[in-house]
Amino acid sequence: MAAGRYIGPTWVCADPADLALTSDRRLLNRRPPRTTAELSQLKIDDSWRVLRIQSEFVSGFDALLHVEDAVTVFGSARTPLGSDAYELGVALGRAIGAAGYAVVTGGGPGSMESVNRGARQAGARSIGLGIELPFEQSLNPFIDIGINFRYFFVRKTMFVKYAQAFVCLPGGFGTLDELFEALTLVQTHKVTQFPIVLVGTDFWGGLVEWISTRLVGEGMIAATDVGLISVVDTPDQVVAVLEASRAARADP
Ligand SMILES: CC(C)=CCNc1ncnc2c1ncn2[C@@H]1O[C@H](COP(=O)(O)O)[C@@H](O)[C@H]1O
Repeated sequence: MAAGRYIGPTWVCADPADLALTSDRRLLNRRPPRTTAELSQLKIDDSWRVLRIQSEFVSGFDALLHVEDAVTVFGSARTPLGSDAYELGVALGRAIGAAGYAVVTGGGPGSMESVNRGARQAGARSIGLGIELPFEQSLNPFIDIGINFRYFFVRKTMFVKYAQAFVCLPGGFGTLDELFEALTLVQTHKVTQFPIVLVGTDFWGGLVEWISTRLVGEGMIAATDVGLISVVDTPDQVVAVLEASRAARADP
């Protein structure tokens, strides 16, 4: 990060021996207390944990306060530099940035980095919301506002709160998790006027087909829910979906 702002748990990088014990893992890997002393200690630890979670929300809200129109892009952390998929991410970040949006990613390597790189090339605000992981990793170098979160759920709130749309490049579990979180929020009207765009008909086609046949066929979702997803192939097509949604928001 050249001239950006960076906030986050600095101690993560301070002691490599601590890296395996991420905050999420400390929160979720519960071992029932066996003694009274352990129980007392757990009460204290969990109380402080609540305050750390609160402070992470406050830091995130403060850092992103001035972000207006923004689009969050998800995608694989493993996309190799120079691959077609990486170049697609660069072109996508550039196109979204050129259309006047700030671009938000998970701040990591692969497709996240490619999209931040493209946003930077377009002169758009390039934002990375990273996550503390059990191996050393820093935010990619194409970020103007960078936050490294301790807790996945706090970071997820920021992805949605500050974006007007989600775009998914091909990816693995992380990308699917983010996609289905967004779909559930839109389906349950927690967020409205919120396009969800999948880039790559070849990659996503099988999943969308399964959703349309199996989930609709078995009554797990309504047929209209399939319409929450747009599947496209090019950055221009992504921008067209974003612009249609922006126009609908301006003239509801
Ligand atoms: C090489 C490697 C595994 C690095 C992991 N480093 C990461 N840094 C930041 N966000 C991440 C990382 N891994 C997964 N994510 C989150 O999950 C998504 C990618 O996960 P996946 O590679 O599709 O499943 C991203 O959109 C991001 O929000």
